[in-house]
Amino acid sequence: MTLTHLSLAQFRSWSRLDLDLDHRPLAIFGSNGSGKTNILEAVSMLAPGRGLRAAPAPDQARQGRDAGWRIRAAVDDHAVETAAPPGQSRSVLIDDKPVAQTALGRLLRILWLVPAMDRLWSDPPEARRRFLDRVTLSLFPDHADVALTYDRAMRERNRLLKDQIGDPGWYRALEAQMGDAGAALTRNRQAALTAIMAAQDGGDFPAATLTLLPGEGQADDPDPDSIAARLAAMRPRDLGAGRSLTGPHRADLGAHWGPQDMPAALSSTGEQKALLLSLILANARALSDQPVVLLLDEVAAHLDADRRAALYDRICALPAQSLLTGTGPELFDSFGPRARRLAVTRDDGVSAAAEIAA
Ligand SMILES: Nc1ncnc2c1ncn2[C@@H]1O[C@H](COP(=O)(O)OP(=O)(O)OP(=O)(O)O)[C@@H](O)[C@H]1O
Repeated sequence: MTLTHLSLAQFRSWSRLDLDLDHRPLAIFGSNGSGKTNILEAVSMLAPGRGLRAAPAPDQARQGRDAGWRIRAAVDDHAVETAAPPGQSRSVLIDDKPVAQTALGRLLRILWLVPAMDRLWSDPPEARRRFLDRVTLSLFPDHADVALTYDRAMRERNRLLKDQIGDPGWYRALEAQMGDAGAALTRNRQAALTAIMAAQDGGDFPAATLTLLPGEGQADDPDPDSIAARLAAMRPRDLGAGRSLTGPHRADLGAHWGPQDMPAALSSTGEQKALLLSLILANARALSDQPVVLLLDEVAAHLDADRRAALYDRICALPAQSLLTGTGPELFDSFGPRARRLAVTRDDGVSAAAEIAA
């Protein structure tokens, strides 16, 4: 499947945008604040979740309008629409039928790399866990449902803990649910890391070893009964804390690479970026039989000309559609005619786009 058309209405700095897409990479360039990343964010809303900025829906509506926003897309012969009218949460329609957001994950696999992820390896574990779950979701679309089931049971257990309800009978069913869903969550995450490691090509970056770290919560255990048993054993401590302190929701992602098995967090800033880029490309490669859209925000600016050329070669070899941003067209020169160029400008606060010849 291919994302063949994108249409935006009142989305961030865009009043309207109509964009045809094909298999060629799309290099989007323009000044700071012109609205390039807003296009990538709109594409990321074609995946379940809150998109690459994790923004609340009202923030995405063009300011000064009370209209809410709407994104329409054509994915082969499917019509996809997602919209958030004022004061309402986001809705999703596929072929005019309302569907759960999770249905989006079965249509396109959307991967992204944005500057906010530059410090991923030294950020708190939540950021890596979100990244891990996005990667996992791209490979296993049922991961969203499993995560939701786990989350619901955990919230309910946390509510009991917060209300200091001590009766074990109230907890057992929830802990069994957390055990079942948590084990599936962990198995998915482990399988995703194995798939990504196998798909690394050693291009610009030595292959990394990725590990699911247990964290404080022993969050690498794929056995339902032992997760539930540990939750039961930890109940007195959890009652003291008023929340669940153990389980897959405490997992962390570790990465080591190179001859000295260097932890990613100790690598240089450039190495950390290269590692992430290499993992995103591996993620796309691991999905080679799926329709992948790769969003790379301001990746080119950090690379020297040779690395940029090598990256573009690898992007062109991927079985994926790619959208990239950068401030100037020269950043994309080494694509030559292989990529389309879209110039983005902004007048009176409203973004506009024009395709230019390569
Ligand atoms: N809800 C909104 N309504 C109108 N404009 C918005 C909204 N949200 C963000 N913007 C504007 O969009 C601009 C940012 O757009 P975007 O992040 O796409 O820029 P960019 O071209 O990627 O810039 P840079 O090169 O600096 O990353 C900002 O000027 C911001 O004020």
